[in-house]
Amino acid sequence: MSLLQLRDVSVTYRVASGEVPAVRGVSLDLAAGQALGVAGESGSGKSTLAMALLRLLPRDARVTGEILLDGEDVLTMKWGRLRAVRWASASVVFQGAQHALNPVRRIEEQIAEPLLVHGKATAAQARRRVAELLEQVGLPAWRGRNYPHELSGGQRQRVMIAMALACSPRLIIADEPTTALDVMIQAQVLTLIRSLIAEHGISMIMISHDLSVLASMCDRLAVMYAGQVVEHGPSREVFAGARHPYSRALSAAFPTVGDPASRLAPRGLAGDPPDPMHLPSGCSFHPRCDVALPSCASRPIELWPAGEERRAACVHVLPDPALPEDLPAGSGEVPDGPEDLSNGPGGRADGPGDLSAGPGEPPNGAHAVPAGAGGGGVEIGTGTGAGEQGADAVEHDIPVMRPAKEVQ
Ligand SMILES: Nc1ncnc2c1ncn2[C@@H]1O[C@H](COP(=O)(O)OP(=O)(O)OP(=O)(O)O)[C@@H](O)[C@H]1O
Repeated sequence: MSLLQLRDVSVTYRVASGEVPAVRGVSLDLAAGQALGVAGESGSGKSTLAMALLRLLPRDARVTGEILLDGEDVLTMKWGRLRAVRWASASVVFQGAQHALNPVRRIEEQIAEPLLVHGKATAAQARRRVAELLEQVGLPAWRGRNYPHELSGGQRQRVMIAMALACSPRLIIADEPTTALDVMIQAQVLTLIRSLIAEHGISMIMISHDLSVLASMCDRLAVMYAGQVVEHGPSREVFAGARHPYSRALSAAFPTVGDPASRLAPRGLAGDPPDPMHLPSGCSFHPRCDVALPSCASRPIELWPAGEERRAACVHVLPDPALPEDLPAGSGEVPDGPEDLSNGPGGRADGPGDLSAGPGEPPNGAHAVPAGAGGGGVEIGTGTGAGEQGADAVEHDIPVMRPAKEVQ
């Protein structure tokens, strides 16, 4: 069984002017020991999704769907159970450690706290474990006596990683763990994370806007656009042979690790991501898409098989993407066909056979329901019942998992 299963997860923020659908109908699986990278531009919903996994979102966020951690739904867990799961089963490395660490407490106290609160160690055992953890992340034990401001950004991020490892969790959620660091230090911290999760057999979800970093760190990639996953599959295939035009643009925007030539011609993506409160009709990406068909403006599309272990939400993965309205009058020709998407190694090569594994009937015209609509999930963050999400983040009887964004 998968360690983590997301089923139709949606997150909506309530704001004065209405509702912000930040995450829409995300379904993903993570196997034990596997690393999943979640990529997307700023505002695509990556951090919201990551924080939803442990109910770390503010009170104005409503989460629906299912988040099954070892088969148990995080969204319906009672507070006591959720408290046990945080740090011990799954922990978070936030971006910008200087904001996530408590500035007035010594490093050693902060690393020891989850161990003590979860009853995993006595005070003496915790001291030894802290020294061991500091060593594992490449810091001398005496650094434990320091306060956060006495460490560099890279050292603070190492401390965050030590904290995340303290209770030997099965899952680490790393939200842009190196964004605030300079390039050299980024590489060191990424190498450290990679070796630690491999050594301890820990699963990871890593969030980043940088597809090339994720491709080098993770087994699988999920690409998000406007709150939805638009493509997922094995890292190398998604990075080097994206099937969705947005994933393709995102991978082209970053140089390939180990390929100096790609640094010379990074390509950006024209236009801005949509405002989640005013999403375009049809495929959310169609206004920026250079291979959009006329019907894309009115045809929402869900993820379809786009290879053996890959799915993409684009009409061009369908065997016959065009609707009658896409055909020039009087011709049977399909304009802007699949060839337009095939300039990568994974181009549009798979035929209709790939669709046989797909859900329901394929296609053309399968006016897929926008994922995330409805979803019969559990409302979180209303201040009642088990899911008091906003309150979760401010309870102080355990070390607070503090998203940097909340305190900036
Ligand atoms: N507390 C909030 N209240 C209202 N809207 C929010 C809140 N937090 C995030 N949003 C909105 O939700 C959407 C997704 O934001 P999110 O931070 O999850 O994206 P992201 O992909 O992680 O971006 P970044 O890489 O910049 O962190 C954005 O439109 C954002 O403005």
